Amino acid sequence: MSTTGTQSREPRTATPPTAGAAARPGPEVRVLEPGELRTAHALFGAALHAGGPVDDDRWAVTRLSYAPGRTFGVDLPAGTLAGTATSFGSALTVPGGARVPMAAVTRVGVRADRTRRGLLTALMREQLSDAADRGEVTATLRASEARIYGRFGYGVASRGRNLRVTAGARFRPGAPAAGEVRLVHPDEAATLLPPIYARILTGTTRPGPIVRDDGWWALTLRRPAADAARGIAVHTGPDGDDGFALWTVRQEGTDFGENVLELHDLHAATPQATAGLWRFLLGVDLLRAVSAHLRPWDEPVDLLLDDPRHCRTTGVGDETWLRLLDVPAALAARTWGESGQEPLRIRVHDALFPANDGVHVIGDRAASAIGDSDGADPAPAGDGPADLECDVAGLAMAYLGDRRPSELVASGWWSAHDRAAVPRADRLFTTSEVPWCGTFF
Ligand SMILES: CC(=O)SCCNC(=O)CCNC(=O)[C@H](O)C(C)(C)COP(=O)(O)OP(=O)(O)OC[C@H]1O[C@@H](n2cnc3c(N)ncnc32)[C@H](O)[C@@H]1OP(=O)(O)O
Repeated sequence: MSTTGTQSREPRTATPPTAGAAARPGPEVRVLEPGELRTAHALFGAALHAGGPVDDDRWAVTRLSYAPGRTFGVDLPAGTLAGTATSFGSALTVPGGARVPMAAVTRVGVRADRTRRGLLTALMREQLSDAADRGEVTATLRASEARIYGRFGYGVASRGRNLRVTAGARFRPGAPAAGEVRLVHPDEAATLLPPIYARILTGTTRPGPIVRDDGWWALTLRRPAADAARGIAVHTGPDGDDGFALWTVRQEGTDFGENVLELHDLHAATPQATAGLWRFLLGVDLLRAVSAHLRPWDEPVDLLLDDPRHCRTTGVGDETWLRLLDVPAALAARTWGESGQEPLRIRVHDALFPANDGVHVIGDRAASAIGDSDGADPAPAGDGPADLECDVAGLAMAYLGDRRPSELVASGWWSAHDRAAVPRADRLFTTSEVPWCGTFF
């Protein structure tokens, strides 16, 4: 249990640009009308080299994933769209299992002939302010490049590993073997998978998973092109359907059997369902391997196998980029490890949201003198000395438990004014499960 405190609370609105920037006329950001979303989508597709305009069938589904009133645009003087960014409302699971409102940021793009003129900066500022005004405590995204979003206060808060597992690899005799797996058609999956995912989300204690909205599911299961070479399987355990996997197959050679099953989505409520789904996938005929992108560090695929070397980690990568919009609310929402005798005082810098800027206090029940033990009415911490100091992106890197404060101090992301506070911070921020989201958007 924890208590958190913070100094003065101010309205959670992004600060205006710096004096120098304010002197220049900044790009004007506006909310796009529904009739403009297709153009915005084509702009994003072109910026990402992922194709431009989509056909009518595809747009009929894709438009469902644009949440009303949440797509921003910047125009050229002639009125042509030059940049865009959107988001949908979701919720992020934080350590301890609570979920906080979250903006799921996606489809950010600026026309190639208008980059490096501050369009993204204007879009991000507007989008973050809008999300904060909606009461969203966090924003998260997946970054196309690692150098884009740190300047807006985003930090990497979960990572994953890429796997390549030899098809047909034998399972250890002791590996879980209960339950049944069945193939399902995409139409059936559209009804089956959302409630299974919701059930898994409700039961999870892992930090990082998010709520998937209807638009996300529509885009995943209903777009026409996605039907090609697609497989979907559901696992059933003693309490009913408790896991699913979704994949495509690509050819790696010219002969039968030279195929790789690319796993796109696998969520399971129990270790038995995880093992059952992997057992099924690795047993599919005419495959060389199963490959998977950004799976959780602690998914025990190698531990299930008779020969663990059949499971190779082929890469690691950043998954969740997290922006804490309301630091006091975020700190109050998660649980903490034991601090020992003393609470921890962290000075956080946030150039965009002044209400986050200041000293925040994190303690456990033993430190109740710092504030209300439910965290409902934390005592102000004042502007006194801090044990540790970081910017809001650095805080995000530790918030879900991905990085230990000691790693962040050692690498210069955080500063330690009191060395003894570093192991205390490690104990406080630690989580029992590795953070991982598992939803791409
Ligand atoms: C969540 C998602 O959707 S991820 C997908 C993001 N989109 C893409 O990758 C598509 C291709 N890229 C683009 O569309 C654009 O280049 C964007 C959106 C990444 C950047 O847009 P821009 O309008 O050029 O950004 P802007 O001019 O506001 O740049 C702000 C600062 O970030 C820097 N920056 C912007 N993009 C990059 C980059 N890709 N790499 C390094 N630095 C960058 C700029 O140099 C600038 O720095 P400065 O303030 O020190 O001068």
